Amino acid sequence: MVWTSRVCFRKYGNFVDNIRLYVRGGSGGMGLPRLGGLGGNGGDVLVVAKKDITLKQIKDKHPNKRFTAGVGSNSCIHALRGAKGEDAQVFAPVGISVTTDNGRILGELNCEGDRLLVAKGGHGGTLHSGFLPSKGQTRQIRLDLKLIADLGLVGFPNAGKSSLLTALSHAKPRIANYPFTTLRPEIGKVMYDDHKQVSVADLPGLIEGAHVNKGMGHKFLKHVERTKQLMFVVDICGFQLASNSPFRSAFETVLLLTKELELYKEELLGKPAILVINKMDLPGAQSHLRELEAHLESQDESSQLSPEDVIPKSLMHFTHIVPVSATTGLGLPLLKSLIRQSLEEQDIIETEGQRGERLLKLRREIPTSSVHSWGFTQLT
Ligand SMILES: Nc1nc2c(ncn2[C@@H]2O[C@H](COP(=O)(O)OP(=O)(O)OP(=O)(O)O)[C@@H](O)[C@H]2O)c(=O)[nH]1
Ligand SMILES: [Mg+2]
Repeated sequence: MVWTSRVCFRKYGNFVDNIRLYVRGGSGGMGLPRLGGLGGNGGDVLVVAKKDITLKQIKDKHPNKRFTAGVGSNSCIHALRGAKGEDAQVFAPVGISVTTDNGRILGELNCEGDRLLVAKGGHGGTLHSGFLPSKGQTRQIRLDLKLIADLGLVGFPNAGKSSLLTALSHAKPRIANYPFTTLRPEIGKVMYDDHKQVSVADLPGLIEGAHVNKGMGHKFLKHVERTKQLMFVVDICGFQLASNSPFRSAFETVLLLTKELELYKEELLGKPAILVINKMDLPGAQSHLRELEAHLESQDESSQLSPEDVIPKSLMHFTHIVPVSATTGLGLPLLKSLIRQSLEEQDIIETEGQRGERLLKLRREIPTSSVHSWGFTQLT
């Protein structure tokens, strides 16, 4: 069943994964020259990582997006040392990077409770400053939610990405029989018997025309830029967003996903990818599978026979093609081991590549003349 509504699209478009804030540290308090009293320092502004917080909540709760810390108290006869101003805390989700407006990285918050000072309070008045206080630091900062996962799930809505993640890991994403159930990227961990973990990012469904901002557009695809590998998930029975939109077969959905990735960033097609063919428990799945396999074997020719609007410029080459059923568990143990194998193979290739590069660099750094003279010395 395909269900879609305006509400659904509105929610989908509302997902916030970066936000710009104005932060200002509090000013210091006045010193008391007569008695040598020290003004209190201004409060600081800190970003604190907290679970279950979203950037959208920050936006809704603080529509003007300004955070100002308290001013330090003036020194007075009763309290010669003025109290420090109150700190302002910005509670933000775990996994954000904080940058200044011009892109300088201030830090990252990767664990719950991590704190980052983003605007320092001014100094209270002291003898050195003629008992005059200074102002707090003022800046614009940007909080950017980043997901770093080994694998990114890419698929049309309703293909069963979240179901697959649930079946493979302990994650509990929302699953429902309508498109756009997943509205924001989420990470699950696939655990192996030897305690090895592989992180998988469940992403919102991608739809045809995402590059012209249909659905949620391409904005969440930045998360797959940071994953090591991709996992395409397709429904063996194909996909149709609404009754008035074209029906796409499983093979066409593979082409369309490739095309949307290509339109977002061509380099993404260079990432190793696994193709997961889901819902193999449905009636007629076996015959659809045979058809899909035949198309995949001759991707070049088959794609040329497909409707023109689904054909990408380049084709995706999958390291493994695995038919599964997230519901019955069919093919999942094999998929789990192939995921690991594929990541390990990539690690080996990358390590060898890095070693090769280092060797090449070393060779370039040793001038040829010194090699000759060394050779000469050896000979004499
Ligand atoms: N028969 C069958 N149904 C499945 C299978 N996997 C998922 N489903 C159903 O397909 C529907 C969509 O599943 P989801 O996991 O929410 O799909 P999704 O790809 O995460 O969807 P979005 O988050 O909207 O992109 C749900 O009703 C699931 O129960 C499967 O292997 N077989
Ligand atoms: Mg989902």
